[in-house]
Amino acid sequence: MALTIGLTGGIASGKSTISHMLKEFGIPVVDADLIAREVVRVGEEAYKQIVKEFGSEILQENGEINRTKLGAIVFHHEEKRKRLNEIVHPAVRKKMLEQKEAFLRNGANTVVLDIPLLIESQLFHLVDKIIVVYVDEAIQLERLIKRNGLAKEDAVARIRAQMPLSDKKSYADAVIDNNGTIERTREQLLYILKMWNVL
Ligand SMILES: CC(C)(COP(=O)(O)OP(=O)(O)OC[C@H]1O[C@@H](n2cnc3c(N)ncnc32)[C@H](O)[C@@H]1O)[C@@H](O)C(=O)NCCC(=O)NCCS
Ligand SMILES: Nc1ncnc2c1ncn2[C@@H]1O[C@H](COP(=O)(O)OP(=O)(O)OP(=O)(O)O)[C@@H](O)[C@H]1O
Repeated sequence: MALTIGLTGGIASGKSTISHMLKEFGIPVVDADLIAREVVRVGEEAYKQIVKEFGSEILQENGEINRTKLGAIVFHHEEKRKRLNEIVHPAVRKKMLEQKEAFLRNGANTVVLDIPLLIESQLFHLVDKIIVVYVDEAIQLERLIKRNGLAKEDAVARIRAQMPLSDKKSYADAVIDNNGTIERTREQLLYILKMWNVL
């Protein structure tokens, strides 16, 4: 029986870092953030709905969505964020499942779905096991500010748009503590994969 692992956590908690390690181990990863970018390309159905909902002010000159502008709106207004989610998430889910099926058809025994909002969106039925990547909020904030060059208040707004990581832990089959070094994180990942007979 194939195993589907949900990889989740908070913004800048280290999911991409762990996805990268999983790929190095030869385990396929379906990336919800990447798909969420694909389904809002110019001309796609979700793109049209976003322009209708948020207006052409959120577009760049070349017609693409200005993600900084849209982010500034939705991470400060819950209702608008919900509306964006309603537009984008169904298309993301459909494509994620298509990619997962393609990996299984090609012989994969394990597929990882990297979904930041797995728990908020209650997508438990899509996965067999859940890994939560945990960091303390101070470190999360520091890494987010550094990586995205955000002002502190914008970084805090992004973190607040998600369920606190301390709450997410209780939904996990395994937790990776990513407060320490990358090497320490890799060791924890290996331990979990061996425990689940993936490696
Ligand atoms: C608001 C947008 C335009 C901001 O784009 P930007 O390039 O700045 O960020 P990016 O897409 O790389 O997301 C970075 C992280 O933000 C967090 N995040 C993104 N969208 C959301 C959301 N709707 N609610 C809470 N957190 C979110 C996730 O942790 C994600 O990993 C973009 O995130 C978006 O379209 N979001 C809606 C789709 C979505 O929910 N994506 C997340 C996974 S499906
Ligand atoms: N153990 C670590 N030590 C130091 N820096 C780290 C560690 N893990 C991740 N980082 C850095 O923290 C930032 C966030 O990590 P990463 O991009 O993996 O998080 P993410 O959960 O995928 O974020 P997002 O949800 O925003 O896509 C990156 O700049 C990454 O290089």
